[in-house]
Amino acid sequence: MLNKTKAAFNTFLTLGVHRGRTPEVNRQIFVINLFSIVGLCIVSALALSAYIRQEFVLAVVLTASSIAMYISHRLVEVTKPFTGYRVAGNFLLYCLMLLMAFLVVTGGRENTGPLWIFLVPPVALFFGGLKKGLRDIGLFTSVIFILLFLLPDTIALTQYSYGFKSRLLLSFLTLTFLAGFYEYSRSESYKRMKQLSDEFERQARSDSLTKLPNRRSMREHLDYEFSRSQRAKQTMSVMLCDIDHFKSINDEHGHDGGDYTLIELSQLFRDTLRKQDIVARWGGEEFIFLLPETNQHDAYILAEKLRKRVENYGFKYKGTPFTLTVSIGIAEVEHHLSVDKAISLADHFMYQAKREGRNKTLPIF
Ligand SMILES: Nc1nc2c(ncn2[C@@H]2O[C@H](COP(=O)(O)OP(=O)(O)OP(=O)(O)O)[C@@H](O)[C@H]2O)c(=O)[nH]1
Repeated sequence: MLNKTKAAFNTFLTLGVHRGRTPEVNRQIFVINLFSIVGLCIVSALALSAYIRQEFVLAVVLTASSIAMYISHRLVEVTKPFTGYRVAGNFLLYCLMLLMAFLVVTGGRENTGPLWIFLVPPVALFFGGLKKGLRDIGLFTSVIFILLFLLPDTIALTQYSYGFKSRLLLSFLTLTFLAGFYEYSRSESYKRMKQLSDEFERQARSDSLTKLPNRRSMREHLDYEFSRSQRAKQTMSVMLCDIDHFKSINDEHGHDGGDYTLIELSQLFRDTLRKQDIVARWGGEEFIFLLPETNQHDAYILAEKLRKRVENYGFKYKGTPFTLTVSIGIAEVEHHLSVDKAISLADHFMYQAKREGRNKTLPIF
């Protein structure tokens, strides 16, 4: 029984929360649901007590509000999948504001109704963010000001002293300022954290020297493209490319000269490839190419184009020109051949190209 209640409560709170959404949006949806259920319980209890005291107008308004809170919870799910939470948040906020205005006009129970208006600033800022939240609070403050100070006595359903009204508004504005400042600091820290986490994520996936995707990132691309090509029954190819005699570049131009060569070569590869092709740094002076929708014949044409461009490229480090060549191995990822097997095959051909004199692409198609 307890477990069932817990599960139902959990389902209520997580309605509309999806993995595909950002944590910020999921948190907002969670709070909308939490606010709906807490509001629903409190307002229903107040409605019941108003019925018992035979204050029927208040009881009906509170019942309507609790129904509105339940509707807002359902809106998270039934309106557009990715914007429904905004509709639900707005609906909930405007219903809350209407209820607060009603409590201010009527005084609620023993003229304590206006005390509830302090709920508005945190809810408005949380649901709408800083800008929209402040706009909504501004609108609400104007309405409350009119109701408290400008409504003719003949229409007002209750009376408050001038001191109470002015202090109520002043404390409401103070709370708005503090809640606004809190929301501002919270969203700034969230933005900063998001920037840092995106930066860490980018760094974890790219090679710090060449800025090409690293081995880990390439593995993900390979797995994704392999399953995509399997589904679409398309071919894809992989190529491994190793710089010839790279050790001698390091020996002649120093380690920095070697690094310059790797950076320059990476740019040359990037400039030569089509948009959907991916090149990554696979190891020291070894690069891997992923060529979606490309058979081994087309891969060979591309490999030769790359090889010739490298051979004819004018490398120059600290004023000293030098030339460079690469050896390339190709393998088509056939349906019965796993990506790992294709990479081993490409590796095998690349070393064969080295043995056969370097500056070569194998196999020849
Ligand atoms: N500057 C620099 N050198 C690197 C980097 N990673 C690997 N190397 C160097 O690459 C060289 C690779 O040497 P070898 O494995 O003997 O291969 P090679 O000289 O290219 O000869 P072949 O592959 O047989 O043509 C070594 O000197 C490594 O120190 C790097 O990030 N920067």
